[in-house]
Amino acid sequence: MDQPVKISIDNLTKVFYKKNNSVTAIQNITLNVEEGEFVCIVGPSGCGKTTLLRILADLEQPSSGTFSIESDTDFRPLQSMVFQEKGVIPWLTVEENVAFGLNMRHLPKEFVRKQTNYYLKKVGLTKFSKLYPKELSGGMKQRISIARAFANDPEILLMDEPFAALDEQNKFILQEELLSIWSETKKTVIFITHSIDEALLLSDRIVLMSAQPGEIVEEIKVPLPRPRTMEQVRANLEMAEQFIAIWNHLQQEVQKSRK
Ligand SMILES: Nc1ncnc2c1ncn2[C@@H]1O[C@H](COP(=O)(O)OP(=O)(O)OP(=O)(O)O)[C@@H](O)[C@H]1O
Repeated sequence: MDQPVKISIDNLTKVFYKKNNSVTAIQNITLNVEEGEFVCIVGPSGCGKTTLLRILADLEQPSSGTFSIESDTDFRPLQSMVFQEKGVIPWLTVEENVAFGLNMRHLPKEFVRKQTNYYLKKVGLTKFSKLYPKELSGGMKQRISIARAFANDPEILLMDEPFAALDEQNKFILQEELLSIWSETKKTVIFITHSIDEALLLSDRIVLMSAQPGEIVEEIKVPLPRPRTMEQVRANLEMAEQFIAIWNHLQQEVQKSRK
């Protein structure tokens, strides 16, 4: 791709201190993500993926190392995050949830309305806009989170297993919706997943992490041209080989972490 670097991560390490011991969640993570690139991070449970994302979201301080997110305007927020669950505010309607970040920035009402309606439509929630989250399915709630994240128009998007709690069918639909919005906006995305299929479908590049302490052990460029569908990912021989290589890596790391 050879786009300018958007996210620059330099030697990040995070150690959590508990009473009598400490856990090194991530160790010496160095990674550059290009403008408009979609990077998936895959690694065994507990290898520090969420910790890395929380540091990039400024929700956690690193023990050492630095990172930077390129921005040439003060207008946009640096990052928006989409979580696996509980990303919606229960006492706000669907449209108020989507507009939340924009309203927090006191943007003009007409702009907020247009931006909110645009992304509600993109995720198919227009006719549910006046409902409250408790009236919606899990897939619809994740659509709200995705619409809100894109409506915020941040410099980068950080997504922590946003589809992990969904059934297969909903997952496929939301993955394709996400790809469609992303290809329009060309946001820089870091996306955590346990699903190899999902990583192969979504990513320009897959970053594989080791078992704890999480280090980057390999980076895989996904060669399948876009637009992609899950059918293409499943039918492509090269993708099948990549799947097995990543699967083997994960198996080895899980074994290591159990020793
Ligand atoms: N606030 C915290 N205090 C203490 N330890 C923590 C804290 N947050 C994370 N850890 C520890 O850091 C390690 C990495 O956790 P993290 O949630 O980042 O991993 P993960 O790769 O996202 O896991 P999973 O794939 O299971 O979601 C774990 O051992 C976890 O117990």
